[in-house]
Amino acid sequence: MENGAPTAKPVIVAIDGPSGTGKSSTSRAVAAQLGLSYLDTGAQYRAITWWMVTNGIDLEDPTAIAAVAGKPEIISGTDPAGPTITVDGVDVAGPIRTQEVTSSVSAVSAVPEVRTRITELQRSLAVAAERGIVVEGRDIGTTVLPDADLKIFLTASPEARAARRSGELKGADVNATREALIKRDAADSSRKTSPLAKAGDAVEVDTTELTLAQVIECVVTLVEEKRAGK
Ligand SMILES: Nc1ncnc2c1ncn2[C@@H]1O[C@H](COP(=O)(O)OP(=O)(O)OP(=O)(O)O)[C@@H](O)[C@H]1O
Ligand SMILES: Nc1ccn([C@@H]2O[C@H](COP(=O)(O)O)[C@@H](O)[C@H]2O)c(=O)n1
Repeated sequence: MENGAPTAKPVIVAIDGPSGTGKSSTSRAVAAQLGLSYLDTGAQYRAITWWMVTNGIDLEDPTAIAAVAGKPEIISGTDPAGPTITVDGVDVAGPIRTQEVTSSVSAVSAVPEVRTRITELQRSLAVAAERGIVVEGRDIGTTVLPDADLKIFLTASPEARAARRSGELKGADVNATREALIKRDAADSSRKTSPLAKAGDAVEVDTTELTLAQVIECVVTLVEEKRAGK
């Protein structure tokens, strides 16, 4: 208690799901609306992948990746109004979205030493979030924050996800985008350490037929209900 007023307990929200289901857009908007911090964990895996690519590490050699997993300093800014990501002081928000990083990230994120390193960063950011945080990724509800107050698992058909992504990547072929999404999901779901999976106690939301605004509203309501103890 401060000045006699009860201090709200920080709320931890974990949002997981396959690529293109709307995790980032939803999480960022929910965090902004509720005054919480926001963490895009995919950006962290992309950042370490960018560093591996930039430093010429052989991405087909998990031992080589593991040996240098502790080297880059990755810093994530968690303000939903302007999330940031740097590697060794370099702003990599743009470079981590290139096709080269997207097609390499699953190989890097499958290496246990990489996951241990990034998971530690994620947990420390979650603990530091005074009002609470929305953390989105693939293994947040199952591994990173298994005691989260609320766990959401977003899904959508491959067709809807490919159409959304193709809309973003102007002129991209929808079928090729769909195949690339399916391939990345398969790699992320089948790795040994912390695969993409729905936590047993997660609420599944199929976003195929929902607008982004409807998904945001649904998640905000779930968080508010949780806070109210419903
Ligand atoms: N319900 C929705 N309806 C229509 N478009 C949506 C919906 N949700 C998200 N989008 C759009 O789909 C695209 C992908 O969304 P977003 O980046 O949030 O997905 P993601 O799950 O975080 O993907 P990834 O895991 O690949 O980073 C964005 O352009 C976003 O605006
Ligand atoms: N918790 C997580 C989050 C992401 N990954 C890996 O990063 C890739 C990129 O994620 P995006 O959300 O930015 O598309 C993803 O394909 C995973 O390989 C992860 O392993 N765990």
